Amino acid sequence: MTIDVDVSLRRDGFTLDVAFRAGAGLTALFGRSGSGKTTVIDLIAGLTRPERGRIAIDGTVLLDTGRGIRVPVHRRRIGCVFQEARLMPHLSVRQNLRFGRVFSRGAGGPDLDAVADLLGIGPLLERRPAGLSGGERQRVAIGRALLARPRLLLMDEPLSALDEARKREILPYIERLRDEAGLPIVYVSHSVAEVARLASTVVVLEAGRVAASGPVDAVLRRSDLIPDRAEAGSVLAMRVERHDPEAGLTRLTGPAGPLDLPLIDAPEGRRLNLRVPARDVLLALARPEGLSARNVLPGRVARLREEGTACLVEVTCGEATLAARLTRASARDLGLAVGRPVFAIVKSVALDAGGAPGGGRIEI
Ligand SMILES: Nc1ncnc2c1ncn2[C@@H]1O[C@H](COP(=O)(O)OP(=O)(O)OP(=O)(O)O)[C@@H](O)[C@H]1O
Repeated sequence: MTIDVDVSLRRDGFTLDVAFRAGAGLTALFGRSGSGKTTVIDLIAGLTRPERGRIAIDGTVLLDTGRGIRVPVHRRRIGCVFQEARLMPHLSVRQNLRFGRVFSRGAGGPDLDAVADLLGIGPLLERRPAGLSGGERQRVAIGRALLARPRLLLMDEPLSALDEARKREILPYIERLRDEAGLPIVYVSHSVAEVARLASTVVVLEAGRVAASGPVDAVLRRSDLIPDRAEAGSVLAMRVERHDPEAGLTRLTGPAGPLDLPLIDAPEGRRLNLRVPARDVLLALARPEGLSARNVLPGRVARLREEGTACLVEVTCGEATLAARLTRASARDLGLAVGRPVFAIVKSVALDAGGAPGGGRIEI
């Protein structure tokens, strides 16, 4: 499954010129406020007309201004989920879900019970939206979109109106959607945490242009692309190997090597994306001894980039790349150069609102 987007649009004081290709899984559109994320979503959905452009899903052309093709919104088979659930207040959850069906033509696709099961909303079916929590309402909105049998799901900051607890509640359902429903998702967010947890591919928008796009781990470690540099770091696809309650540790394995965390609440075998902030990775030339930090990964310097007084060092550890942010002076004192063997000491990781009690940053 591929979605090709190549569009241009001009407004007073804003020009959008964006081209990218999204594959299976979840593609995050990431960028500052006003960079054009929602405009891209509206263009794909067909809610906004570009001056010029071509949009195709798996070769099916939805828009091609050169050939005068513009498939109307209701024929695009694209599901949309917005910040607010936009449910119909006078209808029950079941009726709201059925409403999604109205737009799906012909038979096939998931049925209401399967969707309710996927999203954990079976017990809510006879309730009215006013009696639901924000997270429950959003799950119903996702269900309604799914029942329209979309070939693509667009989600525009679906969690931003929810508090942390509700976000934590809904994130696993979005993961299930991504992994089990096999539906490609284009997801707008300006939260590094959300993107790290959910995305396979990231497209970074800056002032109406694509500043970068690529696999989530390659994009999020580029601190020049992340508005809050402190959040830049590596994303490692890890697996829960085993829990050791006596030692109070959970061992994760992944492409950079094993990492031990204080016990987390996630079943063995579970895959999760672990974010390692670049500022919480130290480098040493020899394997450190007598150190309280437990997680030391051997690697080799792959790249050095100076950013003001800081130096961003990319280290190849096993199959992964780990980013470390040092001062330029430290990088110089260590004599760091491409190819030099080093040991990366990981001081903290972020599990991003899931798996860990309270989520977020964990000292390791
Ligand atoms: N209907 C409109 N008419 C004119 N200008 C608009 C309209 N909608 C958005 N814009 C402008 O287009 C630009 C891109 O807006 P857009 O909403 O796509 O950004 P965004 O990245 O989604 O921002 P945010 O993260 O704040 O939602 C902004 O400069 C905005 O002011």
